[in-house]
Amino acid sequence: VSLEGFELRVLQLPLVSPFTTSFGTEAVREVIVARALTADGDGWGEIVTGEAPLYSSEYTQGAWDVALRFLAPALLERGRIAPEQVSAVLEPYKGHRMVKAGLELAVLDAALRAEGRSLAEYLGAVRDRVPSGVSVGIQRDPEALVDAVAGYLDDGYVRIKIKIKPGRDIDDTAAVREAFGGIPLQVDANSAYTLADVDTLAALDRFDLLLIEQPLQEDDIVDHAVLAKRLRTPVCLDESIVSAKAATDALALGSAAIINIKAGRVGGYLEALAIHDLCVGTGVPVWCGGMLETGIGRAANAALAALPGFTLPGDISASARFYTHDIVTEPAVIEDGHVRVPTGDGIGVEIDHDALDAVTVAREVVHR
Ligand SMILES: O=C(O)CCC(=O)N[C@@H](C(=O)O)c1ccccc1
Repeated sequence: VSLEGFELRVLQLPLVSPFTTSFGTEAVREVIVARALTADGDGWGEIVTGEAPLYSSEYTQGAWDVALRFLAPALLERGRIAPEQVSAVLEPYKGHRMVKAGLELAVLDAALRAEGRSLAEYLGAVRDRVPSGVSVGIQRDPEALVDAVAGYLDDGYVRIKIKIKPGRDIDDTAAVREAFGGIPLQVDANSAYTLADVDTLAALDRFDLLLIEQPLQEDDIVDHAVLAKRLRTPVCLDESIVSAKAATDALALGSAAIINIKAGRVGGYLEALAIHDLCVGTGVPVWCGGMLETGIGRAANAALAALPGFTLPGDISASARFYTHDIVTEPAVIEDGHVRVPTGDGIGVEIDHDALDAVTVAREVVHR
């Protein structure tokens, strides 16, 4: 595509209910939407940072700064660029993978819309709908957690993921198992434990979980390999897997038996595809993680989750799980436990410009 500019917007979307993880509680999702302005038409991407650097080192204000001052100008300087060249152009700038992912998706969306191709077809999707798992935040107490899980099971979610942290792990998991029997269940610690907690983590083995996600430090691979040998439950990594190289290292060391792939965390959907291909080659199951995306990222995640190696349900919930209003004209819905893979050109969803304006708290346009 021939790049003419980028429009960046900071959005603030109120959550339908506060979302508590081991690193804090969010009531409003602050996210950046990127629009690629090209001679061939617009493309849309999403920069999935949070307001504070609590999930990883990236955060919205930093993303805004690095996008406007370095990354967008680097791409605009190129002018004519293929989506597959974006990561190489941005490589000299270290880190900021969520920003790179959002800009790359905007360029990719513009190119695919211009070609009349869907992202699903471009990535190699083999399904037209994907099973929908849901991520449940830490609740007031185990009884409240059981109530929340009951609601999501009624909605039709085929897999439950509960957030855990020290002191809110065994009793919560036991309560869910006691209330709902053998439903597909996994836990996500978001790096809240250390190797000193191995006995607590091993006590989760009795619950027959699908996996335990990112129990240890967000940038660790070695300790997870030590821990994996002490647990029966498969260890899944999220935060630690920031690239295809990190995935290769983790698999080489035995740090992960399963990988949660998030395009934002690894720098884009093309890097996500590379990790998928690497895992398929070595027989490692992957699933698509979520970052409370708006309809833009949610549509792209559905396309990614439709690839053959995504054999476990992802965190691809209906838009209504988090938001009362989405910024696309057709928010993702759960139908018979699944979310449809968009078939339209590019990411296959259209922007609801009034809804977008209503939640926009900052806007900048950079031109060539
Ligand atoms: O379904 C979703 O989009 C949310 C899935 C989810 O739990 N995301 C978690 C995570 O650690 O994976 C999260 C990331 C960043 C911020 C908050 C929560």
